[in-house]
Amino acid sequence: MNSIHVTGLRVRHRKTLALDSLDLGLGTGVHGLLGPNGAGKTSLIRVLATVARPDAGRVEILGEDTAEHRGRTEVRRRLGYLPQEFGYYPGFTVREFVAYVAWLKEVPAERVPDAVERAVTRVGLADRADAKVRTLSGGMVRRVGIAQAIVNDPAVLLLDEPTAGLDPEQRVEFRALLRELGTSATVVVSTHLVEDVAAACTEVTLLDAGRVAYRGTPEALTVLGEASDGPGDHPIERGYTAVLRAHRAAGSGAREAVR
Ligand SMILES: Nc1ncnc2c1ncn2[C@@H]1O[C@H](COP(=O)(O)OP(=O)(O)OP(=O)(O)O)[C@@H](O)[C@H]1O
Repeated sequence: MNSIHVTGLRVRHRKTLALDSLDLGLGTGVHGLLGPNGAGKTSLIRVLATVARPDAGRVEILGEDTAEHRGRTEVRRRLGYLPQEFGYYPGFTVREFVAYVAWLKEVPAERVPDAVERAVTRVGLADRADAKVRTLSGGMVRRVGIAQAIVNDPAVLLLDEPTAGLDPEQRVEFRALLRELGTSATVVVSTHLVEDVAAACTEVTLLDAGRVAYRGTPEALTVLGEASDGPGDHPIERGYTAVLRAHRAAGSGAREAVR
């Protein structure tokens, strides 16, 4: 059964239709969410994280209807979320901040120290656990963001551009962590880096102008790229541009202006 089940999802920001009648089912694994700037990736992740309400459609997560208060409360406890712009308390230490999020997620008090230790270690910050977040580099703060997202061992993990700001070595380690998390959880990762998708994702969903332009495995996208002479330095990049162009040529990429 899919942990995430979206039907007829519509999200509007003033005159822009950010998501247009979107249907999507996602199960265990790592799902890469790709698409150009403004495609609707953040809008989708925010709705899945229950921080934004859709204008229409149904969003079911872990069998709960997120339109209902009770459903949202239940889902939030079992969800991990790293927003694109993640707010933190600069005066907290890494350990304090991650523990605070564990408390928000209602992790039982006796389990919090171990859960925090494990999350911080998994993102490679064990030696900085007692440093104040304000003293960390941008990439390290991003890793604190990933630690807070996984501290409750979420069944659904939503990461909005988690690799932005990570150095190459950290990115490689993070992809390994993603693969491990995806063996038991439904992980959705938005990224602009097709290398992330090729290395860590079991499935790709490519959004364009609020619609699904492509769904398939990274391998299938690579095969499409190998057959394409479009722009891109790697086959999967060529696959990405080939799919986008085909979607736009089919006329389904035009975003409707709402009057
Ligand atoms: N708060 C807002 N007010 C008005 N328009 C918005 C707002 N948030 C998003 N939009 C518009 O909705 C559309 C989808 O934006 P969204 O941020 O979901 O895309 P994205 O795929 O995450 O883009 P990016 O790759 O740049 O992060 C865009 O046209 C954007 O300009």
